[in-house]
Amino acid sequence: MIGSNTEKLLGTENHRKLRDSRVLLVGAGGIGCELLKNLVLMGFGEIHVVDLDTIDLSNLNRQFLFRQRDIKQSKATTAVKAIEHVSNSKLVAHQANIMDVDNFPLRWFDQFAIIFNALDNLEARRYVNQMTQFLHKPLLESGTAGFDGYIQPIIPGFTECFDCTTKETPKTFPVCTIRSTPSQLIHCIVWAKNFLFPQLFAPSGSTTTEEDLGTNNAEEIKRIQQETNEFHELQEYAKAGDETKISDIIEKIFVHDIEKLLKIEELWKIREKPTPFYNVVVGESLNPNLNVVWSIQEEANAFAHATRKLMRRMVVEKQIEFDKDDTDTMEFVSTAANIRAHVFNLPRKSLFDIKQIAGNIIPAIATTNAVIAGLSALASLRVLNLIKSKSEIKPLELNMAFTAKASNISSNRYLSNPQLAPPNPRCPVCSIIRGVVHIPSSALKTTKLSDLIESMRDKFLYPGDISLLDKSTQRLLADYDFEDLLEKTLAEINIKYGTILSISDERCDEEELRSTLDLYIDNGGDSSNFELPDVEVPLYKALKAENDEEEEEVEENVVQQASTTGEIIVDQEEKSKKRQLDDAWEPATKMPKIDDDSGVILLD
Ligand SMILES: Nc1ncnc2c1ncn2[C@@H]1O[C@H](COP(=O)(O)OP(=O)(O)OP(=O)(O)O)[C@@H](O)[C@H]1O
Ligand SMILES: [Zn+2]
Repeated sequence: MIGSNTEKLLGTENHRKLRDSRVLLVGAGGIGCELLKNLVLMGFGEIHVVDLDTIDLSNLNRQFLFRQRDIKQSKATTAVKAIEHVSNSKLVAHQANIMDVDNFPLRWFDQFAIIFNALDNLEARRYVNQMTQFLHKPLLESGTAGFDGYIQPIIPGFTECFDCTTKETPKTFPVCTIRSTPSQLIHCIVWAKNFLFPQLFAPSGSTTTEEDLGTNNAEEIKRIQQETNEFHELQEYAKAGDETKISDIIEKIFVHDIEKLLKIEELWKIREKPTPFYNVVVGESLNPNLNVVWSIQEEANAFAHATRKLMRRMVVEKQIEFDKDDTDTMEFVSTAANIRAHVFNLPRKSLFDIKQIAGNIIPAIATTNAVIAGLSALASLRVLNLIKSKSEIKPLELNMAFTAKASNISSNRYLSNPQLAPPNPRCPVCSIIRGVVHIPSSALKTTKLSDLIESMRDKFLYPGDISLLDKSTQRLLADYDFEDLLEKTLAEINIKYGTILSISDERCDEEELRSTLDLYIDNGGDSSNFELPDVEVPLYKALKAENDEEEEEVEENVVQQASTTGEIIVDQEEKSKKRQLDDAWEPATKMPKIDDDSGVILLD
């Protein structure tokens, strides 16, 4: 019987708590399928699964809850159906984006004892992290990439949050490197995938503004813009499916455009000059082996072949998106990149290798997902204090885990599991004081922005000089010289449920400033008005530094002082702010209860 072993391991009392707990799993992909199976086997009372996506053929090798017949079906629903018949847990599937506030307002998250992230992108991870910070809800963050993986329990207010450390974002290149002076094959691949392909086959594609170009060379800027304009003609050929123009396309992009580039002498003073791809005669022979580097003639043949097929499709489809698994688009991008690499005297690669790069493919390893999902499930028992005969575990006694390869800290250990660190006092997310504004929908239509600001001033003791930002859209709503919106109602300026407002003290010459406060706008409150949260917004010492060096020194002093006074000094956008940890601490209204002093999580 599922769960009966867990009872022996946890003891009757803890097992009952586990059975009474409702948990949320976000993502039913590689880690999510494994984790759902684990959570069901452990016997959590109720498990909600959220995933926005449908099942793809390529998921089947590692997402064991899915079968061929499930392709195109909802991941969340299918995962639940696949395991329902062996489950003692109540399972609820949601096919939706976790960031959709209409489906999942902040208070919806509050029903869960713990939230498991099994996601694959920074945006959604950051979003859930933020929601758990508002609610002081434990979060079990996890991720894998190839053989690497990690789990990180996050106990808001007590341990580092997801954003306490900076995360690597996808690499970008200056436009001029991509459009004029590639020096690596990757630049040619980006050009083929992000510029050439959309120019020809997705005509609503990008336009380039001067600021994005990454160059001041007027001649080069003019050439790049002219080149973009000339592509409109080629687009027309593509749209009309005019196959007789394929040699003109080759001539334009690999000969004429290169000749124009060569005329900008400035560019070639420190670089090797490209050689236009003259006298190309396209033939029929194609190399079927995708794992070898083709001859340049084979590349040209395959480029013409792929272009022909895409042109035929354009007549029907009108617009084609690049997809690494769409053979025609992949062959086009790979051959275009390799011919450009040949022109710029750069080493070429096989179509298979270029597919890995163009599709950002890091192979997903089922075993890594299983290890990480197992650790995530185990860690949740420690986070929720359900381990038998263990004294209560405080947040900073909990462990994270990551593969040594990911961390580079040890060459002969696969897994490291250090204890969690306290919140980073400079974290842009968890160092901010937060609260929830409850407002009935009728009041959104009648409350003026000035009313809300006035109430915030009264309640949180902000001065006259403040700025108010809509964090969800990065809009400035009000500050000392922007008052245009004050007389508008909240609905008129598009403040709605799920909007996060951020109010800051903007006084210049004060020694002490009021901390920044983030407010989540949520449904509720009495029938006619809004209710501001009962949070205390402390003052912090405004530190002025003459130069960076001095600022560093001042901050160091303050952080040291913090450890003796129990205050945390945070640096937000070059200002230092202080707060009492407990001021920001509001225990969740439902389970789990977290002991205010120790942060220990106690299930009822
Ligand atoms: N905002 C979101 N809301 C709900 N689910 C999300 C959101 N963002 C990502 N997901 C889901 O998280 C899961 C992550 O799983 P995984 O990393 O295995 O990705 P995958 O899309 O299944 O596989 P691959 O990307 O390797 O093809 C996916 O199923 C994805 O649909
Ligand atoms: Zn943080």
